[in-house]
Amino acid sequence: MIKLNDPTLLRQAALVGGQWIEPDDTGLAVTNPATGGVIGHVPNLGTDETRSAIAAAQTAQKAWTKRTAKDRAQVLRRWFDLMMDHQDDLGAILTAEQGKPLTEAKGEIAYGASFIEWFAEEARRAYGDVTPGHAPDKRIITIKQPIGVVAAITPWNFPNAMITRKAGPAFAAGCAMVLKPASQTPFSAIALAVLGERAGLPAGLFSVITGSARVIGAEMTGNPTVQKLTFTGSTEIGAMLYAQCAPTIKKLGLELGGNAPFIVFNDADLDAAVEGAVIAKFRNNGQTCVCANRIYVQAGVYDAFAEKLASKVATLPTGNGFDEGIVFGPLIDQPAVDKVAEHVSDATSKGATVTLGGKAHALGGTFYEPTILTGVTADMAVATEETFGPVAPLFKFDTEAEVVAAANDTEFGLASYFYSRDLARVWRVSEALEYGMVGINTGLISTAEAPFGGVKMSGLGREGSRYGLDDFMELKYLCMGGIDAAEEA
Ligand SMILES: NC(=O)C1=CN([C@@H]2O[C@H](COP(=O)(O)OP(=O)(O)OC[C@H]3O[C@@H](n4cnc5c(N)ncnc54)[C@H](O)[C@@H]3O)[C@@H](O)[C@H]2O)C=CC1
Ligand SMILES: O=C(O)[C@H](O)CS(=O)(=O)O
Repeated sequence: MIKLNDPTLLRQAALVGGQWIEPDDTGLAVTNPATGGVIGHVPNLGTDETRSAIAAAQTAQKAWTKRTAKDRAQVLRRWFDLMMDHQDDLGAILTAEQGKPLTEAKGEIAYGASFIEWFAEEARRAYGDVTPGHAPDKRIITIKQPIGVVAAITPWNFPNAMITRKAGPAFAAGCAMVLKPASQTPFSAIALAVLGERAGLPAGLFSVITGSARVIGAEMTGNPTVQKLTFTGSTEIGAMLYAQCAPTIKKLGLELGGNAPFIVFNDADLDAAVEGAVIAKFRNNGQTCVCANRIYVQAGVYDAFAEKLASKVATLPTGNGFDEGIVFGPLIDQPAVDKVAEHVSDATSKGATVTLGGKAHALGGTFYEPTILTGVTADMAVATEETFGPVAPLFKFDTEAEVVAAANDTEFGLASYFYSRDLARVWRVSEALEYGMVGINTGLISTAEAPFGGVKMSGLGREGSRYGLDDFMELKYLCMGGIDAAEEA
């Protein structure tokens, strides 16, 4: 059992149109990936409940959008305050169902809450325009209005932040949201809904539906009342949902897979590059879409970088996320372990060398040793497939042109990173990399203030930043005519 200061935050129920529904004997078990133990159960809901939540969202949204932006901002601010007041409990729930170390989980709660804080502020800045007209009797006005009912589908790797990164701008804009969280991590989403009610989110504005992803997703993508689908997850599922939304011409927000290059030039600060590589590669045990999936090191510093990286990672312990000082928790499930093992096996069979780790951890279960591979080449699976685990493959390169071409040789375009202290090179490489985001001399780029998102097969739209609100709003053009000169009395 998870030790919580406020046990009511671990609610074994889904929220459907303002009504809490508890699981019956068809309920779905939620397990702790570190121990395999059952944390609790959630109801196995489907089409009827999803349809009901969407109808309730439509009703709630009409009233919500009539409230002032300041009023909506104040509710969001209260939600942010409650999240931070309960950071320890929300972190404990997250570690229990996702596995990441408690310190990292609490960090995600603060990161997730920052999107609610940011969009509480942005809510009051959805400015329109008055444009100088094209005719004396005309006036051109542009206003912004909320899209309406939004459906959201989110992944297990950031069970709090991937929800608030959508809910924040949606509610700030005046929208309503029906959410299907990942089946592995529903309790973080439910805890957010519990606090949302306490903050003053009106009944029906925010629903959390648990159950069959395919069935719930089919209703979300097919129901014409849903005006936008926002999805974070794999490119494969994202593309399928995109197609399912086509018949009802929904707006789409897609945060999909990545294959981030991490480039270290000869002129880099090597210690800084090692620190950045540890964060960019191993945050969340490598289970993030912006993780460094390919590490390219210029020949002049390759051996020194490889040695420094291995020395640093070797000091970082693996274990249960609730234990003191743990840096690497378990992977989410056995298929995730199998994919990591397959990538290591494929690389070594083609000539790569394991300089650290390289096998399942002695702890068993879904624990895997943090792994560093050297002598990696472009024909290996790690070069083209997203590993989504603690494997750092080191490629050697000679020239800038060569590494930029290699870095761009992927269908993905989410995050990228490079270390250089040559100003001209920083500009050249930043402009040449075909990605939505570029980390320059840093391995950690994610923040509410910045536009998060990718190009190519990594998705559509941006989340966070001053641009994030527009993804949940529609522009309306008002053409005011007949404003002729007043007739003389
Ligand atoms: N760009 C980004 O911000 C992120 C991308 N990802 C990507 O997602 C993958 C790992 O995360 P997963 O959760 O395993 O991805 P996933 O795509 O399998 O699942 C994501 C969500 O989609 C749901 N889902 C699965 N099949 C569905 C269907 N047929 N209809 C409706 N919903 C369905 C799942 O239940 C979950 O809630 C990796 O490729 C990773 O790169 C993950 C997190 C963030
Ligand atoms: O789900 C993910 O991988 C997140 O988008 C990564 S981040 O926003 O925490 O960097």
